Amino acid sequence: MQPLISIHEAEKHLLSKLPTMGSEEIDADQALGRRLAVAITADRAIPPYHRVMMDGIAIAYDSFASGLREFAIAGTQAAGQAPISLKNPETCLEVMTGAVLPEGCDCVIKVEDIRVENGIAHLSPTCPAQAGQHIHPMGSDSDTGAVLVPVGAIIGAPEAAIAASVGQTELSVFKLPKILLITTGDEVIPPAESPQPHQIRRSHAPAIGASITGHRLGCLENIHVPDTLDALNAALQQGMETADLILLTGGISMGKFDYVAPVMKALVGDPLFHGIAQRPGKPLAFWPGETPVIALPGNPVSVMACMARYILPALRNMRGESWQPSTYPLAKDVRWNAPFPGLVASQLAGNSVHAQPPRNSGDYTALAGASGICELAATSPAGTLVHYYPW
Ligand SMILES: Nc1nc2c(c(=O)[nH]1)N[C@H]1C(S)=C(S)[C@@H](COP(=O)(O)OP(=O)(O)OC[C@H]3O[C@@H](n4cnc5c(N)ncnc54)[C@H](O)[C@@H]3O)O[C@H]1N2
Ligand code: MOO
Repeated sequence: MQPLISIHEAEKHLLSKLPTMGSEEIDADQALGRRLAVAITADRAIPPYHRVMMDGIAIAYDSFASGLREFAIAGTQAAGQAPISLKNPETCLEVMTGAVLPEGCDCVIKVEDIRVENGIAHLSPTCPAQAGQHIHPMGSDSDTGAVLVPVGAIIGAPEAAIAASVGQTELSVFKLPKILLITTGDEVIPPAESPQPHQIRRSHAPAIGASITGHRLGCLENIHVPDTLDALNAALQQGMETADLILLTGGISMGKFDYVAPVMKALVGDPLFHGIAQRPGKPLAFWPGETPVIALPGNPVSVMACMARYILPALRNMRGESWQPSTYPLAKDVRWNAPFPGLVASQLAGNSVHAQPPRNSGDYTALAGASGICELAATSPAGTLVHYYPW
């Protein structure tokens, strides 16, 4: 390891050295969670016609104003039909929600406010009416060409609806980095296998996958390598040819079989940093370059803390987003006796942060229910404002 740097310095290095991704066109129905690279604009006025907002009748308001309360029904305007017109302003037309307002009409009366007898609509004595009533005027929401969803928006349900409404079946979004996750370790076996007493099941790939894929921040491939120089070297070389970013877990501390730092040194040289004054996650290392490589300490709590504090913000930065953590008060006192600042597993609930510190960085079962981490400098009383990083 190298002399420890601060959390802030490590973050600055990562954010400044990772590349920004370009953009690509994808099917709009694949764009959920992706960051928009070209704005979605209105292809015509919205609404594109005076839209009837209630089922009822459409009248000429002047007739109502001059005292008329009985209107012969001269026709029906259904949604999806080209507009018909009101020839005689002392009659009315039946209209349906979503229909074009018939020409010659400027007021809609709800069906609840009329009684129809023998083809005549009788308005109730208390029937409200005014010019423009229950009409959604053409162009009142947006002009043609107006930006409806700006560059940088994350596509969710409303944005998907807006894109469809203007005929954008394809959207331009920032590319997802291809991430190769290299997990390491002889003791960790696939989850579906039965471990020997000296083995455990691998859990990093599902955790990291859930975090990255859940936020639509990257396209993740995982390979697992045993603790040998050759296997690690081959995996890294392969990743350097195909990936935009390599993440590793484990093998980055001081053990005899911790090969990540020596193999990387032989391949590309010294890391920009190796060691952060923090707990957990102290041995995190970073090699910038054409294919940046980030080595996460193998302890499961360290992996998740480093994902929340560094990797997810860095991936957001790679899609051009200037993401900042939100600040919340601590729900309860948190004791923190470590010599370094803490990245403490926490649950965000009721607008405050409920810290749930694990017993040590191998205590992954203590993470259940946690939604991210908060950053603490020292023991802190309830109410202290802390930065919260979701995973
Ligand atoms: N002499 C020192 N020893 C250690 C130091 C130190 O400064 N001096 N740092 C400690 C800290 S802090 C950490 S964190 C760990 C990090 O070690 P590594 O990155 O080398 O990780 P490993 O030793 O490979 O694994 C640690 C732990 O995590 C388990 N593990 C690994 N991969 C997986 C996986 N895919 N799924 C589930 N669990 C996994 C592994 O079995 C180990 O128990 O080093 C300390 N040592
Ligand atoms: O820094 Mo390590 O991640 O404490 O266990």
